[in-house]
Formats: sequence, structure tokens, C-alpha cells
Amino acid sequence: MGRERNLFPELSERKGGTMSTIAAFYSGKSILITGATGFMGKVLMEKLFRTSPDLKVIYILMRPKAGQTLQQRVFQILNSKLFEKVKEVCPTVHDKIRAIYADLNQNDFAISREDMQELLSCTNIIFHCAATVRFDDPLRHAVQLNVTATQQLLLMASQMPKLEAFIHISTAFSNCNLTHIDEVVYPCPVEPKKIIDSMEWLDDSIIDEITPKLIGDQPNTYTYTKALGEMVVQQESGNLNIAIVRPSIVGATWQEPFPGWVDNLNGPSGLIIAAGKGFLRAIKATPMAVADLIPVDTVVNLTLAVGWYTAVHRPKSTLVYHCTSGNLNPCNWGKMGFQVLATFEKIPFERAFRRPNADFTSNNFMNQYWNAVSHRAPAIIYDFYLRLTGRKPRMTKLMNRLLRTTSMLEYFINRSWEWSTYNTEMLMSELSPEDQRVFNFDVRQLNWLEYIENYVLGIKKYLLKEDMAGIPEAKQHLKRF
Ligand SMILES: CCCCCCCCCCCCCCCCCCCCCCCCCCCC(=O)SCCNC(=O)CCNC(=O)[C@H](O)C(C)(C)COP(=O)(O)OP(=O)(O)OC[C@H]1O[C@@H](n2cnc3c(N)ncnc32)[C@H](O)[C@@H]1OP(=O)(O)O
Ligand SMILES: NC(=O)C1=CN([C@@H]2O[C@H](COP(=O)(O)OP(=O)(O)OC[C@H]3O[C@@H](n4cnc5c(N)ncnc54)[C@H](OP(=O)(O)O)[C@@H]3O)[C@@H](O)[C@H]2O)C=CC1
Repeated sequence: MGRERNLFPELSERKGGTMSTIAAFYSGKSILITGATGFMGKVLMEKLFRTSPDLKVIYILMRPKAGQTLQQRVFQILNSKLFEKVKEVCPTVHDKIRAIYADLNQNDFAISREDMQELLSCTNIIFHCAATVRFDDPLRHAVQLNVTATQQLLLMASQMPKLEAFIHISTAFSNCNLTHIDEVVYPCPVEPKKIIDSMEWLDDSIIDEITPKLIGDQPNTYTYTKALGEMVVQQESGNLNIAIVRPSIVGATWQEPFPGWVDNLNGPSGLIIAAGKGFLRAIKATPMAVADLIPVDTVVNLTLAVGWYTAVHRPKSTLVYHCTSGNLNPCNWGKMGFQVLATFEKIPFERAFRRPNADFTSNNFMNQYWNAVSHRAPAIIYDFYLRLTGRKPRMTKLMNRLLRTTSMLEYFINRSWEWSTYNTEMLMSELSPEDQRVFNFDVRQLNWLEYIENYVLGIKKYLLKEDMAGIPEAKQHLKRF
């Protein structure tokens, strides 16, 4: 790798022309993605194949999971609705994915010697998306994945002679203990190396005891270890061309490959289900606080543009790019909640427990009151009814888990943050009109009402797998309440 001259003159000539410079840049490239089986990783792979079908290969570092082999997991991803367009544009997509066995929790990721050799000698671009995004992960596990694995990947990257760019996906909340956040890496009170070392010799009970002291004013081990991960990237970047992308709360697709695609319960998705099914009827949230959601396809477009810019322009320092919506096109939680409820009227979820209708309260006492009246009491009554009819009670347990989840998300829905976006705006101005269209990350064009409606519809179709034909019956069901 290194910063030797390699300016791709033929691509810059196309600037202003009709062909996408960024798509052309990825043609013929060997790209390594970690976290390709995750929410963002899948959308990243999809877009790469769709816009640069003649890329050489995508190496994905992955592990077997839930009884599925690597090949079965890849097969399942490629046969999902998300990849329908890709299979038309790039019929050889199966041959262009090379699944490499890797466990990011292991030394050298447990990659075989032959695979490692191939990765080291062929990789041109790295997108590091893998992470644990759980808020309640024990510190040891979060450090292993979000910090140590990043350090190991950087070490691998430094041995790749053909590497042009290393793009690290972080989170806009890695410094959420601040209210105004610039596109810089902020130092952590304790050096990441010291934290990594201490994880090796401290036992679990001591780690649990010191975790609150270490994370300080960070809300959880996730944001804390993502901040440490950024510091590792900055400290160990050496001669690599590195950039950090910081998305805020990543939501369903806005436009590509089609609106409303989502495949997990993270962020607002799980709560939207809980509200639509009538379980969640009140939440401790500040209606005027900014709901800094960002569609996953917007994040992917920015990430690919950053990959191109970092490789071609090779900025002298590690640039950080905020991928946020709040300062360009703000929407607040009140408006979002209102629109979610309005969509439930048109497109209700099936077999709801109660009619969706919830209150936002930022008052602790009112929140306790609503939890007792709107959540715990109906659950107890329903469980009593299940017992009477000879069935196993389950609602109280489900409700307790839901309330635990909402309490973990509360930190993020009762505060507003300001993220500066100079680098992101600079990058937008560097793109040709064609690239601005093909790799659109201009969140000012997003119509929130339309987006939220498509998001709720996407949850119904792709997460709940409910049929649109069932809407009249779902409406009938709600009328009975
Ligand atoms: C004026 C006002 C008008 C008002 C009208 C009012 C109308 C209100 C209507 C309500 C509509 C609501 C819509 C808006 C509310 C939105 C709130 C959104 C909050 C979003 C905040 C996110 C902040 C993220 C900031 C950081 C961003 C990142 O960088 S990281 C990515 C985000 N990461 C996550 O989201 C991970 C969070 N999850 C976890 O850490 C864990 O899952 C957990 C600790 C929360 C739970 O762990 P646990 O071990 O208990 O359970 P787990 O095995 O994981 O799952 C248990 C069951 O719970 C389900 N589940 C999981 N996640 C969620 C979730 N987010 N919401 C709901 N349910 C969830 C899971 O499937 C399991 O189910 P079962 O298998 O059935 O048991
Ligand atoms: N979703 C969000 O709201 C936001 C996400 N981010 C960041 O974006 C990135 C992607 O997040 P997202 O796609 O949502 O996360 P997901 O949880 O959907 O995906 C995580 C990915 O990491 C992989 N992974 C986890 N542990 C290991 C391991 N030990 N070995 C190999 N692979 C592993 C998972 O693989 P497997 O499928 O095998 O589990 C999966 O592919 C992360 O860096 C996250 O911090 C930033 C802001 C918001």
C-alpha cells in the first residue's frame, strides 16, 4: 500500500460526463468486507454489485451461524429480495463472492494460511463494518470485537501491498457524551492499548465491577468501545489511506434497491413493531428532541463515495464523515411517532394485542404511571385469562423484556446532538452530477412523511412477513377494540 502516486486520470476525465466515476473506480477491484452478513453490509454488497458488476471479487469475512455453513448463508443472502436486481445486472454474482471463514473474536481471525495469503496479496479496498451493536454486551466482548478486531484488521491491512483505502464504519454516537460533535477523533480518557491489555489479565467479575468507571459518561459499552475503536484507527493508521464514516441511527432503505427494506429489530424498527402490535403504548421520549435517523442506502452511498475519495485523493490525515440528518433536514421524535401512528391507521399490523395509540412523556413519574397502567396491568390481566383458559402465560415476560429494551434506548430519544458535516458536504461538492445521482447521500432531499410510511410498510412486509391481502382483516380486528 502506501501513498505512492496513482491518480486514475481516466476516471477524473469522466467528471461531469455521463458515466459514474465512483462506479468505474470499483470495477476490477478486489474488495474485502467485514460484517457483510449484517444490515449495512448486505446493502453495501448489493449496491457494489449493482453499480459495478465488473468488480473482480468481494471477499467477505464470515462465520457459520445458526447451523448454516458459509455457503448456505451466502446462498440465502443472494436469494433474498434485496438481491433480485443484482442477479439481473450481474448474473455471475455467485462467482464474485468469496466467503472466507473468519471469527473476529479469534487471534488472526482464525483465517487459514492460504486464505490469508490471498487476502494480503489481492485486496484493494477494505470496508470494516463488523461490530457488536448490542448496548448491553459485557465490556470484554465489546472490546474484543469493536477494538481488538479493528486493531488486528489494521495490522493485516498494513501488509497488503495493493491496498488503496481502508474505510472504518463507526457511529455518530461514539462521542454522545458531548452535545456538539465535530468530524474529528476525540481522545478517550484511557488509552485503547491499556484497555485491550487489561482485558487479557482481568477476570470477568472485576471487569464488570470497573465497567461503569471506565465508560464514565458514555451510556453503554457499545458507544464506549466504538470510541476506542476510532482511536485505534487513528493511532495505528501508519501509511494507510484511512477514513471513518459515522452514521447516526440507521433505518430502512429510502430508495435503493427499493424503499422500506429492513431486516433487523435494531434502532426504531423493534419499537415500531411493538407499537403497531399494541404492546408499546407509552414511551419516555422528548417529542421535540431530534430523531437523527439516516436511511441505510444513504449510509452506503456515502461510504462508497468515501472509499473512492480516500483512494484517489488520499487526504493527508484520517478524515471523519458524519452521516446524519439532524443539521440538514431535522425531524423530531414527536413528528416521527405521529407519522408512525398515522401509517398504522392505513396499514395496520395483523393480530394486534391492543389498538396502537401511545403517549410520549419526558416525565419520570408519568412514565412509571403509563408503564403500570398501559403495559404491566394489561399484561397481568391477559396472563390471568391465558391461565383460566388452560394456556401458558407469556405476556408479563414479554412486557418486561420490552420495557427493558425501551429503558436502554431512552438515552437516545431524550436528547439532541449537533453533528457538523463539513467533510460530508465537501465530498458531495467533489462528486460529478452523475455520481451525486447514483451515489446520492444528500439527506435534504428526503421527505420524512413518505420515508416513515415506507419504513412501516417495509417492517410489515420484510420483517413481519405479513401479506398485504390481510389488511382488511387487520382493520376489522382493530375495530373490535
Ligand atoms: C407529540 C407526540 C405524538 C406522539 C404519538 C406517540 C406515538 C408513539 C408511537 C410509538 C412509535 C414508536 C416509534 C418511534 C420510537 C422510536 C424510538 C427509537 C429509539 C431508537 C434509538 C436507537 C439509538 C441508537 C443509537 C446508536 C446507533 C448505533 O450506532 S447502533 C445500532 C443500534 N443498536 C441497537 O439498536 C441495539 C439495541 N439492542 C440491544 O442492545 C439489545 O437487543 C437489548 C439490550 C435492547 C435487548 O437485549 P435482550 O438480551 O433483552 O434481548 P435480545 O435477545 O436482543 O432481544 C429480546 C427480544 O426483544 C426483541 N428486540 C430486540 N431489539 C429490540 C428493539 N430495538 N425494539 C424492540 N424489540 C427488540 C428481540 O427480537 C427479542 O424478541 P423475542 O425473540 O421475541 O424475545
Ligand atoms: N444499525 C445502526 O443503527 C448503526 C450501525 N452502525 C455501525 O454500522 C456497522 C454495521 O452495523 P449493522 O450492520 O447495523 O450491524 P449488524 O449487527 O446487523 O451486523 C454486524 C455484523 O458483524 C458481524 N460479526 C459480529 N461478530 C462477528 C465475529 N465474531 N466474527 C465475524 N463477524 C462478526 C456479524 O456477523 P454475523 O451475521 O455472523 O453475526 C454481522 O455481519 C457497525 O460498525 C455499527 O457500529 C453505526 C450507526 C448506527
